[in-house]
Amino acid sequence: MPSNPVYPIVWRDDRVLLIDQTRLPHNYTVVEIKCCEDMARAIRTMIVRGAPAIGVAAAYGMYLGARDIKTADRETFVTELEEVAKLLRQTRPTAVNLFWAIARMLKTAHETIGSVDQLKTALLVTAQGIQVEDLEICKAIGDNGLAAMPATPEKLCILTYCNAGSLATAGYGTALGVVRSTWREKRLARIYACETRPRLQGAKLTAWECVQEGIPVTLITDNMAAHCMHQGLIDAVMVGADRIAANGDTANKIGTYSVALLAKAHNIPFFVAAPLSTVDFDLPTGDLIPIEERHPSEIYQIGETVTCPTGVEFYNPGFDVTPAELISAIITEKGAMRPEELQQFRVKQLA
Ligand SMILES: CSC[C@H]1O[C@H](OP(=O)(O)O)[C@H](O)[C@@H]1O
Repeated sequence: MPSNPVYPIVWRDDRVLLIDQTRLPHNYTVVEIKCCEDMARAIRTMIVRGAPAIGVAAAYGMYLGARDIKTADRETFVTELEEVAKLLRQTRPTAVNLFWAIARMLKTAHETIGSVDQLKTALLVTAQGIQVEDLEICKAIGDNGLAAMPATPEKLCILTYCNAGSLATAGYGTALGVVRSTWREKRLARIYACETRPRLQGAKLTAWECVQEGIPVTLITDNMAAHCMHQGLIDAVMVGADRIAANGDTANKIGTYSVALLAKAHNIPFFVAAPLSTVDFDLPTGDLIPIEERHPSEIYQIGETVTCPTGVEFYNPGFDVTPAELISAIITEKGAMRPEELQQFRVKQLA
């Protein structure tokens, strides 16, 4: 079983160890990743998932691919590294962290002076740096989110959606990072975790993380969220993000938009927790965010059971976009801010 806290990605003895998230919560298994092809497969099949975690995994995937490039010629090396980048870019389209991490690794390759071996060393250092940075950013997001929580006399009940926890990051989590900081400061009563159909990351991953750490968690089906809000059970909603457009429109797991509309209707604060690296300043609005289409079997297959007759068609978008006007605040490592305040942090994106 895992150490506490949980780290989904570990660099050890010259290979990457990943918690296989497709087997949680009942089987805790670790897979070894020794080449970029295996890392690409791990991202595509969601052995590792969650925007920041995908970025860290892709960074290590770039290093593993670089390590296998045989040439000593620098120009040939960089050309072949671009092929590694292309393989990793094709894994999943929505989380901007994937593209940002790949771009950052390529920047290291272009800017490092020295032999091919020295480039390879610099690439490993960059990947490890991205991982360490993300963990520190998540802890800052957690504490900034705590500060942004409603100042109720009672302990808070927070509704979460999907999994934006340690498993989705280098550790600690973004939305669940806020939950952890609130729990640490004894400001949290419990979370209400939406199971998050169809992949059930809330039921399988968020609930698992909370049980591991003794954080009280009530699991609900997604269609119970409105009722819980109407019953006065929810003080705040906290979700993660896969890509935030320059105006604050936010792509997150399918169903997040619905929860945001419900929160608005019940006058409950709706927070997005994400690192600034998740903001894509090159996209002015959220309707331009690429939305991943996933296999229909996620809809019709539950365990061994097929839930519908043959002859139906399916639509399985993995994400939806919550308009900025439904978001109370975006909680970043630089603090909690209104969506329109993101512009002050506009940097030339690497992705
Ligand atoms: C900390 S961002 C987590 C974010 O990523 C998840 O998507 P997936 O599990 O498909 O990678 C989900 O949208 C989470 O909110």
